[in-house]
Amino acid sequence: MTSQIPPPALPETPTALPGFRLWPGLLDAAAQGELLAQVQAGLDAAPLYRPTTPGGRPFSVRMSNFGAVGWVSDRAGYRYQPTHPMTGAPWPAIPAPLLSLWDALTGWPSPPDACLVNLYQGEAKMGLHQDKDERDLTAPVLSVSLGDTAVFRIGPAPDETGKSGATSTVRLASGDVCALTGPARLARHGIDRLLAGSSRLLPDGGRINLTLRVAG
Ligand SMILES: O=C(O)CCC(=O)C(=O)O
Ligand SMILES: [Fe+2]
Repeated sequence: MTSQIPPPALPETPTALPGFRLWPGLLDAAAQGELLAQVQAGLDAAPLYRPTTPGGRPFSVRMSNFGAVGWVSDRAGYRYQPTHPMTGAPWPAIPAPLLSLWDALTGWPSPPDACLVNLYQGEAKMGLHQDKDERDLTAPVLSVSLGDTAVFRIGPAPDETGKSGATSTVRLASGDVCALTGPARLARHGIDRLLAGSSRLLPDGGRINLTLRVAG
């Protein structure tokens, strides 16, 4: 009989919001560098671009996607689509290390089919919102941070009366991973700002966030 060696514990940190899961420093420097190289190769094929809101305002964040479908926004609204809006080409494949992370951390029975890539530089931020353009809003959302630390704001999903609770902030540093699951799947969240110069991972500074979702 072989003895069962338990897998090494993942450094999950408890949070105040049930369903908001956080693994600070999950990716070490080598894993961050390897993932960044794969992300950069994908971005060569699917260049970052600046989308506009349905109201016509440009995002401060630049975006691209990997996977069967990608999240896009323009005058026609928010949606997932199989091609890059500027090049018309299919999105590149989701990097393998991200698929492994999804399996190890979420235990969700199907893989993500969408990976949004957000690049924050300078004053870029993202307003409070809910992720709700996916077909199955019970599938988790898994998010990986690379580069400068971000001030991530999060609060509970609005209740049945539409009232939303207080938000608080968490710093997301390079290599941190977090997830919106269960009761926090529809949590309101956004990025207040970056702590500029807090990481030297990205050659031009700033922060890349990779968000894995089951969209379709
Ligand atoms: O950059 C982040 O950490 C959050 C991004 C986000 O919430 C989104 O793209 O929906
Ligand atoms: Fe989001």
